[in-house]
Amino acid sequence: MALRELKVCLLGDTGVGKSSIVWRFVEDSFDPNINPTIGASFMTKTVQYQNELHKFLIWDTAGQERFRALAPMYYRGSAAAIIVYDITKEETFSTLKNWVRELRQHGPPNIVVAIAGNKCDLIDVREVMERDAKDYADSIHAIFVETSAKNAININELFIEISHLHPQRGAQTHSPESKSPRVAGCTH
Ligand SMILES: Nc1nc2c(ncn2[C@@H]2O[C@H](COP(=O)(O)OP(=O)(O)OP(=O)(O)O)[C@@H](O)[C@H]2O)c(=O)[nH]1
Repeated sequence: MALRELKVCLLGDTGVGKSSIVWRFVEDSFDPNINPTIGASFMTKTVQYQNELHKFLIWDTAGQERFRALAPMYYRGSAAAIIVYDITKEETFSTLKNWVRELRQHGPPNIVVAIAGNKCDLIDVREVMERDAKDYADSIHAIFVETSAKNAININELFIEISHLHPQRGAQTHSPESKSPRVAGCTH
């Protein structure tokens, strides 16, 4: 069976849930008292999709400002970047846009960008409208999904979408309309 390796990095403000998304994907667990990441952490997970094994090499970067300068070490050479914001904190969506700009300027040219609006279980205190985030993601040809690491919503789907759009196959065909499968909305 063919094995494909896919290097993925996570970027985004501190506290948006990057490590929690990785933990949910790799370990299928959630820790409400998880510590902020120092520097970066690395995890892998291998998943079988149809007749291929997909090995995700995941770099989870620290969102705290003091670690910002380290990020290029992780996004350079990545096939995909998951940029995470917190749907309950508008300012984390502004930070996400800064990451998109930085990736466009300094990241690998064919990097697949996925935007994850995390904490969609906290819909009552939402500050970022799903429609606005989706429109923005479409405008930059990024994957978009709202996730909840806490309630395991759209986490596996996020990584599946990325693996369908990895650069060797996805660079020419990547548009919001051309990808499959569709992920469901955030139901919690
Ligand atoms: N309600 C809710 N809380 C979440 C979710 N994901 C993460 N959290 C909480 O948000 C806080 C921050 O989560 P982290 O995963 O450490 O965030 P991070 O983006 O990795 O933070 P840094 O390591 O500082 O960059 C923790 O208290 C988590 O338990 C979610 O989907 N829903």
